[in-house]
Amino acid sequence: MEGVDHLAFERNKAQFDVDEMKIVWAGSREDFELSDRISRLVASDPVFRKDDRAALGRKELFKNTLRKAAHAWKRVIELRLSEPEAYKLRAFVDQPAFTDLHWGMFVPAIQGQGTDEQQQKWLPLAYRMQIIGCYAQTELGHGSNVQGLETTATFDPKTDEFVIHSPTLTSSKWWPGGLGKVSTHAVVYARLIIDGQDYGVHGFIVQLRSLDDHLPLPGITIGDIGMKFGNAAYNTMDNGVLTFDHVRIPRNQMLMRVSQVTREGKYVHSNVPRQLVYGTMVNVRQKIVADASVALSRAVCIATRYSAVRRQFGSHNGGLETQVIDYKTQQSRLFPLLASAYAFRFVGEWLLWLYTDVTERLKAKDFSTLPEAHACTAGLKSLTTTATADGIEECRKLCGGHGYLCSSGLPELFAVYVPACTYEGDNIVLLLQVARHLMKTVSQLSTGNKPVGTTAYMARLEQLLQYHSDVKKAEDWLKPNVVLEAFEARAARMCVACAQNLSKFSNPEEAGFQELAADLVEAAVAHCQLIVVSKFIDKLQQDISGKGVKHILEVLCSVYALSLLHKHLGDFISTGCIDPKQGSLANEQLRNLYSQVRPNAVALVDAYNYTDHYLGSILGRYDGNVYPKLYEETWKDPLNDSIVPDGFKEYIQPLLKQQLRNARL
Ligand SMILES: Cc1cc2nc3c(=O)[nH]c(=O)nc-3n(C[C@H](O)[C@H](O)[C@H](O)COP(=O)(O)OP(=O)(O)OC[C@H]3O[C@@H](n4cnc5c(N)ncnc54)[C@H](O)[C@@H]3O)c2cc1C
Repeated sequence: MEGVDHLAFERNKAQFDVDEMKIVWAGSREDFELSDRISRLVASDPVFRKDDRAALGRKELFKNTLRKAAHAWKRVIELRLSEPEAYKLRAFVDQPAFTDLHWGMFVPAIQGQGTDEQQQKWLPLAYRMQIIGCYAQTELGHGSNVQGLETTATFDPKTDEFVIHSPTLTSSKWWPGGLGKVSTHAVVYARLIIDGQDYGVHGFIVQLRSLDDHLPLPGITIGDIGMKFGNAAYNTMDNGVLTFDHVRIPRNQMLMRVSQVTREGKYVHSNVPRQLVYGTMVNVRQKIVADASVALSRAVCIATRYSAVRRQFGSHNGGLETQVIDYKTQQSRLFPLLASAYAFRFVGEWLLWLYTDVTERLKAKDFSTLPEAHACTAGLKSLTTTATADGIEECRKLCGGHGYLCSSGLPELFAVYVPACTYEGDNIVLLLQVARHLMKTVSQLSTGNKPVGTTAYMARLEQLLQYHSDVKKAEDWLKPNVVLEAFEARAARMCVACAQNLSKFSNPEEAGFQELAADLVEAAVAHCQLIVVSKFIDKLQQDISGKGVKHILEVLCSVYALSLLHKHLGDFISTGCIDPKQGSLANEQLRNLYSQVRPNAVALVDAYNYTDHYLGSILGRYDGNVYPKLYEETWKDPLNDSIVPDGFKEYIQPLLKQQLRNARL
């Protein structure tokens, strides 16, 4: 953050204490200090340089990833970093790598599904990275439908082993990150077959490569699935293909916390409930939601700073042109995204609490809140990743032509981020799961079943079906209760309408659900938006210190809620929750709120406390010194290594020198 501050005049406009907002964004003072220290450590280390990524070929890119991952591990050991510090270090290195899957999926799968003995055997090796693992679930022909997986694990009682086999082409494992070139082990999901009987899909720890020469073990065929969307982006990762030809593993390598296969080949359920695995899922999805707020805030930070630097039109008598951030259209596209980044941050914080709550309840054998927690994390994963992927692309457009340059950081951020809409559950498939849960909740209301957690508002269904907003003037939309009730009534009514339509089918569970799937997804979205709005409002009930901090967060909360209301006005009006006049008043209030955000915009993105290294964007530089740096950077492109390009003699010169007989051709 050196040099002249070209954005100083923007920073001087801020009406709140930015340092205090940094603490709110980080979650606590300790979290802020940890992030700040580790991000600077990474930024100052030349091995973690990333500005050269766009010009690297696949092989160099991949080798560079290996180099960075090895160096990161070395730093973790040398500096004796704690687990949270090591996690932050990997995050700030900001390059998708096999380590993401090792720490993010392989280790949690063993922690969640392994017995105590299995954990004692495998986890120390994984923690020391003496084995490197990945998560091999998806197959060439099967992804969302996990129950349709074809890989088999057949128990052989003679040798006390499982035989892992890929019976068809479509059963080839396909996609697992870290599998293609690095992992030595995998948690492989396969159908358990005992004595000809199929017991469904289970997880198995399988060694894939020799720990000495890294060659695949006998019976294993393995490779990388090839280039993915975006050049540098996710191509640092070795997503892989894997087939098994009757590969044998000891019986004790089936993950047996929930169900076991005995020496005699008997399939038994342990007394540990199946729902335990949900706990891991809540944890993984909580991280995805937290990551969504990070990715969106990076894009918003770039677009906001650049919008304050960029000027177009409006110059009179040779004076300065207008900053594009002052255009109302720019504000109406950018500020809802700025507000969303904060909203997702707070809902992510709440999910962390939910995970702790779920874990405590599981220990006490209380499973009552699990289905709701499971549905709500699925929905929030879907909602936040979809909005973030769309939001990054919007930020690219907000930066005009320069946003399309790799040096803006936005194309790579987009390409790296978009698969989040697909992995860990396709976003539409997840919303359909949420919808099923909502339909069940509605149908059980008549039987006296009390809805819990984020569906608790359904208990007031009668009242919500009677509701009509009493907004009379634009400022009424600033009252949290007014907003909350409108969102609750809209979600409840959309759910009830779906439930009523489903009941017209002779087979509502199947045929009805298929036919009404699009409406059900919309009802699920309405429910998930309500959760985010309500958690933002809850956050504002807490003590928040620092001059003006709480007030500007209240402004952002209203921007988030009212911009959604404006976007989905059709839902709110057609369900009779508000009338068109009240819709117009919400829009009027929104315009007013944008004017309040405007002087604080740059300070609000400064509060993310991102280093220029992490942001990786010339347009989003802290000092706003965009044009000289863009000009300087452009000469570093490999095409500019020579003044006359390679190929001139073969392909350009002959064209220029051609002697055509027919001059008119
Ligand atoms: C970058 C990346 C990394 C990945 N990493 C891993 C990994 O480490 N390990 C691993 O095992 N897998 C991994 N995957 C795979 C990922 O988990 C799957 O791609 C994901 O679960 C989606 O499944 P699918 O590809 O089968 O999509 P499909 O289910 O085939 O989806 C195709 C379309 O069908 C729609 N659709 C599917 N079912 C329904 C339904 N019931 N109703 C309505 N619409 C439906 C979807 O909405 C989508 O539009 C990764 C994928 C990507 C892109």
